[in-house]
Amino acid sequence: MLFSCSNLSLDLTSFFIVGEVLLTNSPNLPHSLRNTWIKITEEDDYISFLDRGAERIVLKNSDIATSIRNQIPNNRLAITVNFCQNKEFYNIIKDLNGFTIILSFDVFNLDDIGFLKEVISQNLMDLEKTNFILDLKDAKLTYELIKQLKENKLEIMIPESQVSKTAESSDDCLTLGEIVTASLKTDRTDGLYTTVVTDESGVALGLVYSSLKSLNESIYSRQGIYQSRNRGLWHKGLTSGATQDLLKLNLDCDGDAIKFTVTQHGSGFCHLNTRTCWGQGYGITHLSQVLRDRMSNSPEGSYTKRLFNDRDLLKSKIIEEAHELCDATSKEDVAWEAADLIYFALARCTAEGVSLSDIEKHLDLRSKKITRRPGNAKPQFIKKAEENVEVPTIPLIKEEIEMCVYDFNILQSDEKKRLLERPIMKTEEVFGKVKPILDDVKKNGDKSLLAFTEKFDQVKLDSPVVLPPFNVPQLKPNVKKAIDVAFSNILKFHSSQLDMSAVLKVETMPGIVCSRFVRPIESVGLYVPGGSAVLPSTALMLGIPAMVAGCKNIVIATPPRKDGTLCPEVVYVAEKVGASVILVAGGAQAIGAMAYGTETVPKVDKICGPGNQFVTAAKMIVQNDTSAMVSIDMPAGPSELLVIADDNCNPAYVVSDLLSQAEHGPDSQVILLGVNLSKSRLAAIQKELDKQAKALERCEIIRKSIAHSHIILFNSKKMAMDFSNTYAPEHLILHVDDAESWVKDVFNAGSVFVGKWAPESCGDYASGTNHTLPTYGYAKIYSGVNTNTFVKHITSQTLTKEGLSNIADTVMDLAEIEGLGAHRNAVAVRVKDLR
Ligand SMILES: NC(=O)c1ccc[n+]([C@@H]2O[C@H](COP(=O)([O-])OP(=O)(O)OC[C@H]3O[C@@H](n4cnc5c(N)ncnc54)[C@H](O)[C@@H]3O)[C@@H](O)[C@H]2O)c1
Ligand SMILES: N[C@H](CO)Cc1c[nH]c[nH+]1
Ligand SMILES: [Zn+2]
Repeated sequence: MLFSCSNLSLDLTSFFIVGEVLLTNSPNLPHSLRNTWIKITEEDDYISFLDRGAERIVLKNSDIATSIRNQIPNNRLAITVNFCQNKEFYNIIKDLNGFTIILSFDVFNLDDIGFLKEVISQNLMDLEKTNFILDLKDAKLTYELIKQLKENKLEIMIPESQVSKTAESSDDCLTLGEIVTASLKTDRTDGLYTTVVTDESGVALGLVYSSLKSLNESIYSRQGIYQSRNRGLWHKGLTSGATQDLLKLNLDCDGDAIKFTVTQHGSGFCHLNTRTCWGQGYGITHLSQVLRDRMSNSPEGSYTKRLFNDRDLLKSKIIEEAHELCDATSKEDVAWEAADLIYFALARCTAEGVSLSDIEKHLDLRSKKITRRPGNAKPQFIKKAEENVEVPTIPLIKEEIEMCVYDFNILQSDEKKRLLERPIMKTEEVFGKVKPILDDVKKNGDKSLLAFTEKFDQVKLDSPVVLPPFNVPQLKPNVKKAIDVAFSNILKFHSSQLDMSAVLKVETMPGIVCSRFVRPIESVGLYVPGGSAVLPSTALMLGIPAMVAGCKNIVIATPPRKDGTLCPEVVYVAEKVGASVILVAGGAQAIGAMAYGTETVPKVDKICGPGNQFVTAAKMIVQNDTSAMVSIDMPAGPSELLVIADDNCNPAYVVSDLLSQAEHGPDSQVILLGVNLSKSRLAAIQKELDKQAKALERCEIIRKSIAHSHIILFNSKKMAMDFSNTYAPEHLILHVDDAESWVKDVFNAGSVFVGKWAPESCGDYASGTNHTLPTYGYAKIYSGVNTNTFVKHITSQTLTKEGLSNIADTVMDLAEIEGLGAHRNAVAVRVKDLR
């Protein structure tokens, strides 16, 4: 056999050529090789060599070399030749270009180096890929010999008999530390060796120093032990518990720095309790460390812990993320989905005690495999392209729809923070797509508008606008009646929000009357979404307050249906609210047309209404473009709902509300805060969720939005309200006993639904409140659309002689403080006529 237990091999060349030595305990190795040093680059070759039961091949003549080459075409076999002083012999080796050649010596001394060097330089150095290893067998090894070999770039295998089993050297044996330092140099005056410490993935943890003593201590104990410049021998983490297991030791290219690869335990490498001396670390290694910590420290109820305990959930998430990764199209999406998949895959590994370095070992070994699998997918994962059928084994269809549950009381602060996050809007990417659309519409007007409609809505139109009188199609009586009832309620509520005739008047000082009056915004653009669902209700929610406010020009924009026509209910509402134009376009192009105006679309002063990410981004961009001079209502993005329920709640009602908003789109988010919810009530909710969701037509959209929705358990009303106020939901349902009394504690929400008889759908359609509401947490700073959205408040003042006289000194003094003489003068010129 090439290797045996009696051969403890420390590959010196690897220190300066390959630069890698593996201290291995891999279960893949034959038992006899465990816990030994071997050369990592040959590991796979040797293992497969041994696994196939090959014996050492001794070359005698060139015929054999030829026959070996014929039999083993892939050049991956290590061949051992006995050292021979006959130069002719090395011509045989020339025929074996590409093989790993181990030169075996019964005796070896310093003089042999000269001969070898000559042979190699004259005959063998042109053998580009041939690998030489000197097997010294029983030849006497000295520190000096190793140094010489190293200087001549010769690679050796060192007999175990000559390597000390402890950190102490003797006449017969060298320590591994000595063997390492024989290959090292240092230009430091204190003789120490610069040592970089990295984790399994090569992320640098810190910089330290080593000495012969510390190297011996470290190698033999397989711990991170260094030479501190002021404290002497330093066993890292001995007092703090942040110890290190030594995995690998490498020398750099010119042999003047060591790299220690370690598994870091405890809080980290740095004395400041961070993982690295450059901060907390990043990327996959950091994630792996966090998962390991969660595995040991996480309280029950944390999501990661739940993943560790619930194999089925973890499996579903891995499959789900794998599908999403395959379906992702943009660069950003692919990276995002890959990150998700890596997170869940690493959670699976961590649950099984598999570390990143275990994974990397397999990757490394794979890159050296002699025989490879053909790489075809298993039959059940093969999509039959010619039949154009979906992958048959998507288990998600059958899988239960359920929400993740968290116990808020035992969550860690980063996990609490995560629960406040929305499914992200990929702002930069979306803005990058939307800006050119807006610029194009601004420049090319109708032509551009029609082209984008053809591109994004697959509809070719002759004109982008429809003007009154509108050709209102016949509606079914019940539909017409429903719209009329909703119209009447919304009108009632919005009319009472503003008294256009009332003027606010206040006498602030005798003779000084300040007042405020209201004027409508002249031209408004109302966006009515029409992508995944046409929303005539949104036409009501925007059109009625605009009409009540008295806006002169109302432009209603909505995407065309597939056949190019308008949704008849939207046309009906447009007529009822007195719209002046219907713009048959959606997305960013519709927003651009209303912001800048085109040949047929009048420019508006304010754009209102919800929409998808393109619409929302476009609104935000035009608002900031001074050349557009347009304002917007608010960022109203994907729908959200937060329900607070207690243990007396009705699971069917709660679930129906959650699903009503989850069905809007994959990026909708619904949250249930359970206050003192019993286990049985929680189970009933989950069961109901699965049942109701699967019965709905938009089940697949729901499945996606439920994946980033959650249930959070609280044991106090106050904590639940605090969470809700911090999240600032678009809609809040109080499904609790005595719900009315909770309202006074609501500080941030778009619209509140009080009590179990107030489903959110009523507000969406007909009760009277507006459904265009702030999302993404903007409810902290914005109101939903209301009549005031469509007006401006203008202030005025009237001063009598007496009034001016009363305030004159105050104004002149303040103007003086600001150094604005003309301001002061405007009063002073009058004052002299008054006094
Ligand atoms: N917050 C609120 O008050 C509120 C109210 C109602 C609806 N909503 C939300 O409004 C949204 C409506 O979205 P929607 O998609 O159904 O309709 P939408 O009308 O907002 O968007 C459809 C338009 O997007 C454009 N578009 C589609 N793909 C595009 C692409 N790749 N690049 C550029 N443009 C593209 C097309 O022009 C299409 O006409 C939903 O998320 C819903 O939850 C919110
Ligand atoms: N819930 C939506 C606002 O987030 C509005 C809507 C329209 N139609 C149905 N729902
Ligand atoms: Zn809705």
